[in-house]
Amino acid sequence: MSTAPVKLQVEDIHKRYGAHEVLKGVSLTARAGDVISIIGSSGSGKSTFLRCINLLERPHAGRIVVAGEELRLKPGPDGDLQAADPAQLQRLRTRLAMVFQNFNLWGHMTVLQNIIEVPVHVLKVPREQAVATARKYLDRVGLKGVEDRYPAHMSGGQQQRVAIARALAVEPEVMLFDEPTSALDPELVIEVLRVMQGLAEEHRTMVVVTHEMGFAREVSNHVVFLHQGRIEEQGDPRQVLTSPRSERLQQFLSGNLK
Ligand SMILES: Nc1ncnc2c1ncn2[C@@H]1O[C@H](COP(=O)(O)OP(=O)(O)OP(=O)(O)O)[C@@H](O)[C@H]1O
Repeated sequence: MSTAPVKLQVEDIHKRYGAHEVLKGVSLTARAGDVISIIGSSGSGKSTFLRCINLLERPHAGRIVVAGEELRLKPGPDGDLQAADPAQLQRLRTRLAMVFQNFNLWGHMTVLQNIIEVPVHVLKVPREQAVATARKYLDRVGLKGVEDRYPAHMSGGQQQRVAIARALAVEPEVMLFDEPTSALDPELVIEVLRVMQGLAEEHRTMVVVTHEMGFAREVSNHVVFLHQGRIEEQGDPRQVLTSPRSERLQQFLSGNLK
């Protein structure tokens, strides 16, 4: 058992859309340096769970603690939880930088502006310093000299690497990845996975919703299999992915549960 500090603790998340309970009590603990892959068939609740962690979706029950600081929640008018203190939520979201399936870069901003926007305007980092950090992380993701380009003029793989640099630039406690390669043409997937593997080797703490079983097996140190809104099985990737205990995971891995 690792004794590294806990970076993220998510407890007993419940989420429903109308009468449909999509998450039925999902918990997860990420310690420093953990790379946790969340796998499961389409509709099992993976993305919803990830988005509940930073309140992009509002759960109706649960607890979220980021690097020892609990996100203060209160029931909203519709019964779902909302931030009791919007400023705290904004701050904690920067500790949980998210990389989205569709990159979510701001199209009207250059690459550099995309990366320095939050550091300068939210975190109040001096501009010069934010620019230097942006350049460092662009270099880190293998993109030098693209600062003045606009996202629309870049490939999907390059855009996703800019999105990763943008996430790194806030120096987050945990990086959340929501199917980061699903929108990419097959030949561009590998360049993004390589960057993510490098981040794992630097012992960054990452929670990754993914359909890439190779990544889950080779790069992560913990795999969570979600099925119909519950954790059906979890553990060491070598054990979970090569000798799954549950029948549903066996079916999923053999391609019968898409
Ligand atoms: N905004 C929404 N309104 C209503 N239902 C939703 C909404 N978002 C998601 N759902 C439903 O919640 C369930 C879980 O969806 P989610 O996107 O979390 O699954 P997933 O495991 O990430 O699937 P995939 O691998 O296809 O992305 C699905 O049944 C989906 O239809």
